[in-house]
Amino acid sequence: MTSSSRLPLDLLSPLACGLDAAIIDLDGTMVDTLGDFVAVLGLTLDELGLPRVDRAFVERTVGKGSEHLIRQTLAEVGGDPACYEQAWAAYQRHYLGINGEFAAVFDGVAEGLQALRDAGLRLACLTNKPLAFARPLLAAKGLDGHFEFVFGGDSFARKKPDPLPLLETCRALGTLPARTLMVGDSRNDAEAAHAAGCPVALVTYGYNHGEPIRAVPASAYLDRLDQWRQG
Ligand SMILES: O=C(O)COP(=O)(O)O
Ligand SMILES: [Mg+2]
Repeated sequence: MTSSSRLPLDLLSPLACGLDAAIIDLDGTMVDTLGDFVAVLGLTLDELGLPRVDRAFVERTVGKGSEHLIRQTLAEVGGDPACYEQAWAAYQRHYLGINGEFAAVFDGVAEGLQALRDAGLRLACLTNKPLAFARPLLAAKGLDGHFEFVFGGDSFARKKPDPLPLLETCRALGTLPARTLMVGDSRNDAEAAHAAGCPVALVTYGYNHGEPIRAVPASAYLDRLDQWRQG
């Protein structure tokens, strides 16, 4: 990175030298989407005549893609696994209906993304969320302009924590994994990054399957995404 002097990256300074790009997770890292997930699952379960799940269940279950969330939700409420296709169709319809309505950008995200770009890093968004949900959400929250690429959980053959989506995102960016920082909120992001050979920074405010995030090995932990601006 040629312009790191413009960015007071105290926290990330060991990483900042030699970074060309950053890959940023969406749910729990940029946008607090828990309210959307709770609302959509509620509407889906109502339609199936099943009891609703609570917010704590959703918080510890999100992050591994919609298919996993729906299967775990059916199991949680004693729904027939054979209802999966019907649940998935209802979930998609409801998600596209409310996408972003019960979601908010975390404090410091827009500033943090701008700081990374000002430092000369190229940005891609990589989420396990289906691309058809991710793109409109980023646009609705005014974050889409920061990213050269946006990839979803259905963009590649496998999702995080598999390293494949990170390796493919590096390929799209034309950057080496060792010079591409993964910024995420969960063990999924960290495991994918470690396996791909990307350095990883984890935000401390997201969803990590009910586990403390600092127990997950990472190069840095950020209480806000613009923490590198504050030093
Ligand atoms: O599981 C999801 O749908 C979202 O996951 P993300 O944290 O990768 O954005
Ligand atoms: Mg996440």
